[in-house]
This record gives sequence, C-alpha cells and structure tokens, in this order.
Amino acid sequence: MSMLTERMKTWRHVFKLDPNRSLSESALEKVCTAGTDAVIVGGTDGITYENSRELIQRITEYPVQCVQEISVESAVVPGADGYLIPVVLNSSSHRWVVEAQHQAIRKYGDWIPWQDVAALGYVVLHRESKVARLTESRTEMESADLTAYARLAEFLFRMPALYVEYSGMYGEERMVRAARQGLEKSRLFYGGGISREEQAQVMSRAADTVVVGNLVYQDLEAALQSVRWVKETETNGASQDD
Ligand SMILES: CC(C)=CCC/C(C)=C/CC/C(C)=C/CC/C(C)=C/CC/C(C)=C/CC/C(C)=C/CC/C(C)=C/COP(=O)(O)OP(=O)(O)O
Ligand SMILES: O=P(O)(O)OC[C@@H](O)CO
Ligand SMILES: [Mg+2]
Repeated sequence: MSMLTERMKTWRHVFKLDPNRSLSESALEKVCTAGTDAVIVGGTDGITYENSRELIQRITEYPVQCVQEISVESAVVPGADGYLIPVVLNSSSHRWVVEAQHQAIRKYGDWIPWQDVAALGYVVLHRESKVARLTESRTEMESADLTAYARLAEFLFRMPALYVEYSGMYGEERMVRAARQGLEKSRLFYGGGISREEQAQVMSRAADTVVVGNLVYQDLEAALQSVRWVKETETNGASQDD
C-alpha cells in the first residue's frame, strides 16, 4: 500500500467514527460499504485502547481504509491502515501542539511505521466543542488568521493537510475559503455539522476532503447519502498535485 500522505490525496469523503459510541453491525456495514474513501476512528473523550481496538477490528472486516486518529497515547492500535496525528495549531497549550506528540514518539520510538503516519494541522473554530475546551483553542480569529495558519502548516511545518474543525457545528464557508487561500499542495479537510445536502455541497466545493462524524449516530440514512452529496460535487481550486 502507498504512503498514507499519498492515499489521503484521493480522499473526498470520509466518515469519522467514535470508539466511545456504539454502532450496530448492520449500521457499521452500511457505513463501510457506502463508498466513502476512508473511515477515521477517533474522538475526544472516553477513548481507550479497548474501545478503539474493538471498533478498528470490526472495520477491518470491510474493504475500506481504516485509519486511527490518535488523541490518547495509550489507545494506539497496531494493525490500522494508517495513523493521523492531530497538531492543534490554535491551541493555547503547547501540550496539544508538540508535547503529547513528543511523549508518544518517545514511547513508541522505532515501532512507528512513518510511511503510514500523517500529521493533521488542526484549527479548531467551534468554541463550545469538546475539542476546543480540551485543547484550550483560541477560536476567535479573523479569516486572515486562518490563511496564515494554513501557510504555516504547509510552508513552515510541511504538513500534508490542514483541518478546519467545527466539530458539532456547521461552520462558515468564508473561513474554509480563507484556509484554501493559504494552501497550494497540502490538503484541506473540513469537518463539522454536515447534516444536509446543501451544506455538504458548499463545503465540498471549498475543501478537498469532507469529514462526516456525528450524523452517522444521528441520522444514518442521511449520513450514507452524504457520500453522494460530496462526491457529486466538484471542488473549486483543489490543492495542486505534483
Ligand atoms: C505498534 C504501532 C503500529 C504503533 C503505532 C505507532 C504510532 C502511530 C504512534 C503514535 C505517535 C504519535 C505522535 C501519537 C500522538 C499522540 C497524541 C496523544 C497526540 C495529541 C493529539 C491531539 C492534539 C489531540 C487533541 C484532541 C483532538 C484534536 C482530537 C481529534 C479528534 C476529534 C476532534 C474528534 C471529534 O471529537 P468528538 O469526540 O466526536 O466530539 P463530539 O462528541 O463533540 O462530537
Ligand atoms: O461530528 P461532526 O460535527 O460531523 O464533525 C466531524 C469531525 O470534524 C469531528 O472531528
Ligand atoms: Mg463526535
């Protein structure tokens, strides 16, 4: 299998499943066979090795890429198709920018399969979200700040992707477009509050990859439809590939 950063370039739609929430086997089968490009396993609270391993093992029964987004060092599950490492660029605590990552790299050292690892430069914008509270993110910003974070992610930190995160809330298109303005090749992820076709279309035009999370648990049929909503929409100004 090619490097994770290469595979990510093909992702238009991804589901994010939370190990701390339950999903029946028939629902999981529908999610994994709906035509999404990857399933990300991750969340902010109640994440353990046991619940992550259980969900990842279930997903690997299906022919879809299964990638773990690591938010807790002790929950890393060997055997996933890849590992996404969040770096919260607008956190006011260095813990979520370098320290948690440093500790984990110290712990796992030689075991880390770097070809299957990619950093995600997060900018967290929903003030009331769990992730904003956990990471003490500075969510108040102007669009120019977001453009600057995007440039910082791509040109200073050489990150393969910038993630505009509105977890739990539908975000502002102008902010996603501001992030796009700062990027050339790095991928632009959007996630947050997608529940209707028109929302998915707007964000699919602005971003490269659209992440659908909570909708899976709120309205499974709509979540399954979101694959089509995203994939039938063309992106504007996609990141340039080599
Ligand atoms: C043996 C083997 C194969 C080993 C693998 C080696 C490997 C890959 C090691 C990992 C090395 C490494 C650098 C790990 C990182 C460790 C770590 C803890 C980093 C910190 C990450 C971070 C900044 C977390 C903060 C929280 C965050 C950004 C979470 C992302 C997910 C998210 C926002 C989910 C949405 O949350 P949800 O719970 O759904 O929210 P709602 O309930 O509101 O919907
Ligand atoms: O759960 P929702 O609001 O869809 O957000 C998706 C994802 O961006 C969460 O990390
Ligand atoms: Mg969630």
